[in-house]
Amino acid sequence: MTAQVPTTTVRPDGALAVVDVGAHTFETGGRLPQVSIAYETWGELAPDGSNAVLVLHALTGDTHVAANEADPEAGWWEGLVGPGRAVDTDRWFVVSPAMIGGCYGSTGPASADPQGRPWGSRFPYTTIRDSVQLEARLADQLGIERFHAVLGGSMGGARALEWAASFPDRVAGVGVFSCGAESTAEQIAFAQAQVAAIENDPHYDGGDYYTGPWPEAGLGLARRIAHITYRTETEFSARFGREHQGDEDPFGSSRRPRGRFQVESYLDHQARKLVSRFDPNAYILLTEALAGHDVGRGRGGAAAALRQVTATPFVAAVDSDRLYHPEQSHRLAELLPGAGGVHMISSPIGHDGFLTSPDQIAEPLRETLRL
Ligand SMILES: CC(=O)SCCNC(=O)CCNC(=O)[C@H](O)C(C)(C)COP(=O)(O)OP(=O)(O)OC[C@H]1O[C@@H](n2cnc3c(N)ncnc32)[C@H](O)[C@@H]1OP(=O)(O)O
Ligand SMILES: N[C@@H](CCO)C(=O)O
Repeated sequence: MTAQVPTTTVRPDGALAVVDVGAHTFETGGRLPQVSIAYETWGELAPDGSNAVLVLHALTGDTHVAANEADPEAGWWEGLVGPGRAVDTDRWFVVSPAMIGGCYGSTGPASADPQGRPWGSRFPYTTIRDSVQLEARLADQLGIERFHAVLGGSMGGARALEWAASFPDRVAGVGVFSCGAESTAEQIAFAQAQVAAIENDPHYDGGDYYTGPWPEAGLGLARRIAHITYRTETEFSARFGREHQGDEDPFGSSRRPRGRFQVESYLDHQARKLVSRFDPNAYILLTEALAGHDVGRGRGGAAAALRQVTATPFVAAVDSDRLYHPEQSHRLAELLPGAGGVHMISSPIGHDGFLTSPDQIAEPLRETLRL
């Protein structure tokens, strides 16, 4: 990736709609003169606007929750969203926006400033609350006064929870998967290590690398760190054990590079995959936004903030999640009025289970959507 100034690294099929939501002053004080929010939709909005469901993506996710006419490729929550699914697109009008600061169509650090230069290092520190404020403006433009439900997992769960706390009158139901009331010290620590991996890449250039080589090694390292936290020791042992990759032999030579274990090859692959689809600056911005997640900040703490939530809650977690521990979801459910417990996904793979096995909790979610 060299000498190229993309406004976005968005899917190339043109399936996205993009709206101008105006200028934005960020929570921490930065300002952009104009922000665009990209989104996809499924189903039809009822004339009274009462059937809208907002679905919010995780850290490296995009707007493509499910297949649609414009883009028939399967989406990241295909098991939950679609015709006849728990979030039935024959009934609900589903809206899925790309988060501000990312690289899937909404304004992000690779977007051009009014002079045509990428924002790069000048893109403001972004919070989950910034994301929610801008999504509310998108809702205004779509004629949606109140969402029947706002749902999301991981960073999407943080955004959903912020929606319920920031706009109680605009959210009837809230679904928070694999995310607690605030990011924990350990989650912040893992995030910092990932950010440091990118910032220490010699090509990072303070974030203004768009006309030269990109800090791909740093982004790849960040993804390796993250991906380990998204999975489990149990899965890695069962899937890879100490097997060698193909005919590579870790002990075959005293010289580097040495042959790899299978799990090393797997991580190299995960790193390459993300590098091919993500902007390192966007990775930093979204990672720091999630690390900063705290629904109780400025609201007297999590308990006080969550007491004010009026939306019907649906809290879900993965039993083997070692990053967003199920205990955090239990605590969230205790604090959210009416939650009545956690819907548990049973999976050996850890955090990513909310993406790979959401169908396990489809029925209770369908029920909750009946409110
Ligand atoms: C292109 C886009 O727009 S993606 C946008 C949407 N993305 C998101 O929402 C992000 C969330 N999604 C994810 O994080 C992931 O897709 C998940 C968690 C849902 C699933 O993870 P995956 O990486 O697809 O699954 P898994 O861990 O089984 O890995 C499979 C991959 O590892 C590769 N692999 C397996 N073993 C090895 C090995 N020993 N060496 C090298 N590669 C290996 C497989 O070939 C496969 O490659 P492929 O993805 O290129 O086909
Ligand atoms: N694998 C997911 C996990 C983050 O919650 C992602 O890349 O977005």
